Amino acid sequence: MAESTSHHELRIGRPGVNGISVGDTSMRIAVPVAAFTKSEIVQQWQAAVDSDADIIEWRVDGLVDPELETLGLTLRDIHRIPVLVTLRTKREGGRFPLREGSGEYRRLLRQAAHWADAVDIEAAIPDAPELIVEARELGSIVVVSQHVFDEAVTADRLRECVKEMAAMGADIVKIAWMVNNDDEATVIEEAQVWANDALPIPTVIVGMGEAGVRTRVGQPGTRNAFTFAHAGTSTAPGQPSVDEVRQSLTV
Ligand SMILES: O=C1C[C@@](O)(C(=O)O)C[C@@H](O)[C@@H]1O
Repeated sequence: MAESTSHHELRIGRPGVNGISVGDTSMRIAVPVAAFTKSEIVQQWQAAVDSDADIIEWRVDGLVDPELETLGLTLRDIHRIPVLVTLRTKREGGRFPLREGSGEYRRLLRQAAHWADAVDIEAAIPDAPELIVEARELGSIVVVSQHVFDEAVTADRLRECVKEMAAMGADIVKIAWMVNNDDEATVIEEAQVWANDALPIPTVIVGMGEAGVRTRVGQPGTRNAFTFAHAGTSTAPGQPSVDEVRQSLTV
């Protein structure tokens, strides 16, 4: 497999405060916090910090919103790790019940983009293009995401999806595709190598499920801009622990 050489460095967070770069040759680790009560959120955040996370992914689906901003700002100020806010919808494996036309997804994401270092916007949301522009104008990095659970992966289809998501104005493209065997995992890895060379932005292309674990660790040449790894609370099938990813990076 060809090694990827290109760099698409992008900064997340504020320099000297909580800023880091992604898309260079290192693979960053995003650790999800996906809890429902304030005390659990604080605990999971601390576990992510203790694991030496590069990015905290705060999964806010399933939470009531009024307190979000204050809590997120406080935890970011204390721990100084950049925060990616994700409102994962039910149809993409999360808990947010998207009601078409309600404007609720857009409202919550816009609110998050005021303070978060990065926000995740699902490519399949009808007003995703407008929301991407708004979130960037508010100063947030935009991760355009997609999860595919029930379609067999092919190289052509995967590349097409990644290109479409990049064309929506993403700062980073992230796609997670359910894979069932080694051949499908190879399609994912080859797409990551292709994207590292062919696209001008950082990308995260990973397989879900047990067969996808190898697409999430640090094999030379196929590295994602960042990978998702848990510090106790996994948010996707086949998501490795932070320790597993770190070990793979030292090999
Ligand atoms: O989009 C993603 C990727 C992910 O689903 C994974 O496959 O590890 C984990 C989610 O928390 C995150 O929002």
